[in-house]
Amino acid sequence: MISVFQALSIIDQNTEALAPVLLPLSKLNGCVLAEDVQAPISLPPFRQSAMDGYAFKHGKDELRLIGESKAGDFAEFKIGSADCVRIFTGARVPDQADTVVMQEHVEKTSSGIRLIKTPEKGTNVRPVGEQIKQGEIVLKKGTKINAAIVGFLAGLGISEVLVIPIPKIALIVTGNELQEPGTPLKPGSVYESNRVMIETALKAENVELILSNHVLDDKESTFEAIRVALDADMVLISGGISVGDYDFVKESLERNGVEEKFYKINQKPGKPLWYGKKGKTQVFALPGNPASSLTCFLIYATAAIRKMNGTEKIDIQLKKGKMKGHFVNKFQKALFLQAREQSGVLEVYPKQASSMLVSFTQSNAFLFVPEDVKEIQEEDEVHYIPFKL
Ligand SMILES: Nc1nc2c(c(=O)[nH]1)N[C@H]1C(S)=C(S)[C@@H](COP(=O)(O)OP(=O)(O)OC[C@H]3O[C@@H](n4cnc5c(N)ncnc54)[C@H](O)[C@@H]3O)O[C@H]1N2
Ligand code: MOO
Repeated sequence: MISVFQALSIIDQNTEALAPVLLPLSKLNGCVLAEDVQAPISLPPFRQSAMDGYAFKHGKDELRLIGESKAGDFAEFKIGSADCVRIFTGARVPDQADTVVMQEHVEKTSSGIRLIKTPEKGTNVRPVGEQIKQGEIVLKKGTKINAAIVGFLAGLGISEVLVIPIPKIALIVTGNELQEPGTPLKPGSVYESNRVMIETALKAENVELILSNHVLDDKESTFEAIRVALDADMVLISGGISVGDYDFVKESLERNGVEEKFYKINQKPGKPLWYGKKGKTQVFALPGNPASSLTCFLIYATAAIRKMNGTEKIDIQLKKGKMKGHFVNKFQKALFLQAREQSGVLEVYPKQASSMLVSFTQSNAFLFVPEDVKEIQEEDEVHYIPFKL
């Protein structure tokens, strides 16, 4: 059996950022820029008025009104030292004007206006390129695109950019015993929890869920569900990966030509994690026990997703904290214990079995116990991995 760190390293070696594609603005949210973006124009592209008011050549206070410039206009005026032009916010300031006075600071006269509060020269005129100059690098490769960035790109007149696309994920849960919540439980059945749990956890990641299915424990259904799912960038399967007579996932993956990269990690929960690849598609067959499924998802699958997104190298960030209480590792395995971290102090919850989610509901971190650590005493230094659910 391989160790946690060997497993992470194998996943790292087998994961690349997805190939860049040119996408329109409406499809960019969450994608990562695959190249630097240069401004094709300056912003603002022309001298712009910041206020509704009057544009004039700074000097005199008594001004004759000779025309109007509203947003979208581009007319030129011959502005004398005692002239002004009515102007509105966002409109082009005529070349000969150097200042805009807001309309609240003037009084009207029969021929134009009188300034009652004289602005300093240059006031309310946004110079060309005040925000961004043409040719400047405005966004760096690796930037994650959000609403503000989409708006900014649109403002620069850019309609499409080269990005690392969002990984497409397919999810399959297996098991005859699984029953959807909301109906009285049949004898021998359990309520299905992993599908909605992994779907929910996926929402915190930068992915698109393209398929989410439940299959029964039979060879052909499992084979067929996996065949269809392999169109995704990543396939997540829950359950059916152990050694029982009705665990068909491993053989169905092999029949589908998915190459095994590892099977089983010396850890608890989540020992029988299976990881493989077909072409560029990665497959994580997560153990069906709910806490095992979620642990393997949070530690391994999310690491691969983030690297596919082009943002992070795979590496678990172990933080240092202090133990509250006492713990004995009876298993000679690495343990991911569900714990509550507060100000660097880690409290481990008592119910840690892989079939149980009760402690997960209270947790915000895994206390990581290496396989060679047998006992942890109160106040001992420990390592933990925070998570957000
Ligand atoms: N002889 C051995 N038996 C088992 C071993 C082993 O090494 N030798 N490993 C154990 C470990 S560790 C784990 S973890 C489980 C993993 O089993 P599977 O991945 O095949 O999962 P299933 O058998 O399908 O289910 C296990 C358990 O979890 C419940 N389950 C499954 N899916 C869901 C779901 N979507 N929602 C709620 N609950 C689910 C299922 O009912 C079972 O109780 O194997 C051990 N066995
Ligand atoms: O590895 Mo299994 O997840 O302990 O029950």
